[in-house]
Amino acid sequence: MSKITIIGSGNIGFSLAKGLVTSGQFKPDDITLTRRSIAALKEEAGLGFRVSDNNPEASSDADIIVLAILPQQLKKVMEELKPVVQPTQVIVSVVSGVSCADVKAILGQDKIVVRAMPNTAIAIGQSMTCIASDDAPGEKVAVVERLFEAVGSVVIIQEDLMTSATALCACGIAFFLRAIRAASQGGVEIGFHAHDALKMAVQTAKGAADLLLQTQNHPEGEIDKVTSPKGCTIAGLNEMEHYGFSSAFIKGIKLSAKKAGGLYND
Ligand SMILES: NC(=O)C1=CN([C@@H]2O[C@H](COP(=O)(O)OP(=O)(O)OC[C@H]3O[C@@H](n4cnc5c(N)ncnc54)[C@H](OP(=O)(O)O)[C@@H]3O)[C@@H](O)[C@H]2O)C=CC1
Ligand SMILES: O=C(O)[C@@H]1CCC=N1
Repeated sequence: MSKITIIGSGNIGFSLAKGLVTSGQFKPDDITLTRRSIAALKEEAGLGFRVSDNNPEASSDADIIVLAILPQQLKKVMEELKPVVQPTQVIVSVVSGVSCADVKAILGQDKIVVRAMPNTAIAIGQSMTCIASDDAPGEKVAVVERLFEAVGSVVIIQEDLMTSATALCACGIAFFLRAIRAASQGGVEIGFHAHDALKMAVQTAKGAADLLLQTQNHPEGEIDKVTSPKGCTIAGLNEMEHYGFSSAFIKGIKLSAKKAGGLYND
């Protein structure tokens, strides 16, 4: 069993840790989580994870080091790690807008760096994770691929598409969550209590996603099956489009991708 150290046990770092344990791939004891203060790691320690406020010490014997701090916090952390990181260790960066070359520029050209862009559904093994490396595909990328396959789906992409993957998949989960929230609010307006409306919206969204996953059909093909002629679905859909539904989604994704690319030097 490998040892993994997650530098920055915040929203995505801790979600990854939880997902890896739930998958059975790691025991809490195999995972070290760091933050700047040990007191902030009380919940994690209570679950059996190793915790540390000392990044170099926590990383020295890890097989895999995951960088999960904010882009603006990364340079300082990499300077701390530089003296201890070895070419045998795999460095996985989930940090948005920071290239493998940026990481190697500080940690050293001989280091193995793989970028991964998961989303928070990783905590329940349902992430969509994109992976990229500037090295030729090899055993180390395969190690990272297997790591993330245990906690969701994986697509290997070219590194220059990583900021696009950030917007579509990592930010994307928030966009779909907001869409579900909006549907539930609509449900309340037409007569349901909030709790029931949310449950109905969530299961309807899950059904839509599963339909596409299981049939591999195009969304418009499935939409055509719902829109009875002169019916209420097409009336609602067209009203949403008149108010810019698809356009708003596309514009949001484009702006997120633009922003994701510039976070390192923000
Ligand atoms: N949230 C998401 O869904 C996703 C985020 N990402 C990327 O992951 C990274 C983290 O994002 P997110 O989890 O949202 O951010 P958070 O702020 O939730 O997590 C960052 C964590 O890093 C810790 N931290 C900060 N400085 C240090 C340090 N010097 N040493 C150790 N730990 C430190 C913080 O804790 P403390 O302040 O207590 O030290 C905090 O817990 C970002 O680069 C983001 O782009 C990628 C995909 C999805
Ligand atoms: O909002 C952010 O910047 C991070 C990156 C992707 C998801 N959360």
